[in-house]
Amino acid sequence: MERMIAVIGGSGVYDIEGLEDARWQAVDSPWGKPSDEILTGTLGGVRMAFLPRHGRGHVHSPSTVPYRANIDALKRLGATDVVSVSACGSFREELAPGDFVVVEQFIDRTFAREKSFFGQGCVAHVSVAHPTCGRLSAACLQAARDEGITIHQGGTYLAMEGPQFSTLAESKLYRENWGCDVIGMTNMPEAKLAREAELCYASIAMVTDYDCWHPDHDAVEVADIVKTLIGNAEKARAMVTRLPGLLGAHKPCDKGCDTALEYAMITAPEKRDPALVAKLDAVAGRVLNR
Ligand SMILES: CSC[C@H]1O[C@H](OP(=O)(O)O)[C@H](O)[C@@H]1O
Ligand SMILES: Nc1ncnc2[nH]cnc12
Repeated sequence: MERMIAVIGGSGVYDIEGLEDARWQAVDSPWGKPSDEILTGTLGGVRMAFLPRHGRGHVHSPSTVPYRANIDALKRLGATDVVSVSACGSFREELAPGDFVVVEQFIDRTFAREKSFFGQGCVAHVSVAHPTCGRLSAACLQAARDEGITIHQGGTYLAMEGPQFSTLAESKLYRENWGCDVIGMTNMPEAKLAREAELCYASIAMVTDYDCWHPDHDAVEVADIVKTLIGNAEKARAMVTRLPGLLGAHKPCDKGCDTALEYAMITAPEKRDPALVAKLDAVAGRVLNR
């Protein structure tokens, strides 16, 4: 298998630069239309794909991003590694606007999204105890450091439904009682779906604001976020271009991301719904067709 690094760009990151043979291509998915066409090309001899999560022009809200179609389309294209770069609010004084955080854990508070490829007629339960890939995350950390970006290792990302920002009571709850470090609206169910699709997933959260808990900062405003986003997006692009050199040729994941479905299927083969099994060709073909 050949490595393909896919980047999902969040708010403010609608393209990446420097790809050879770059072209935007439409990818069909049985799970619906992805957020946009996918930019493909190569970088340092490694295949790359880029998908703007909200679409070019920021068309999809966090609740309407077609998460399943996006992950399926990337897997269908041949992606092996998925790196999310996302805007986030910070719950810690030391995670300042402009800083990056390598997310390690999530608390999923989203409720209005399709969260699994599996269901009636083909049930599977994967582990998301460790929802991010340690090896891919380490490469992102190194890539950012090599670019001189201030990046913090490890953090818990609270995924909220949005689109409104949090109330002060929620912000304090997440920060003081739940021990969260950053907050955003999109990494769930994306990370869970990537695990179901046996893709390595890393999330780089780019701090844009202090949410509303901080006594010395005003409540969040999109206009302020956008100002910070522009600088963050430049840094994210630079970080991404270092990944091919750091990751090199494809190897089986030593953390087991690429075998997540090995023991996950529970529906008896004769009871499986053929229509759902057909839709799962890219995501779960490895285990369903053997
Ligand atoms: C524009 S601020 C709120 C918006 O930005 C983040 O998006 P993404 O995670 O795709 O960078 C946040 O999750 C909200 O969707
Ligand atoms: N404070 C915040 N809350 C949720 N999502 C965000 N994205 C950027 N800043 C955010």
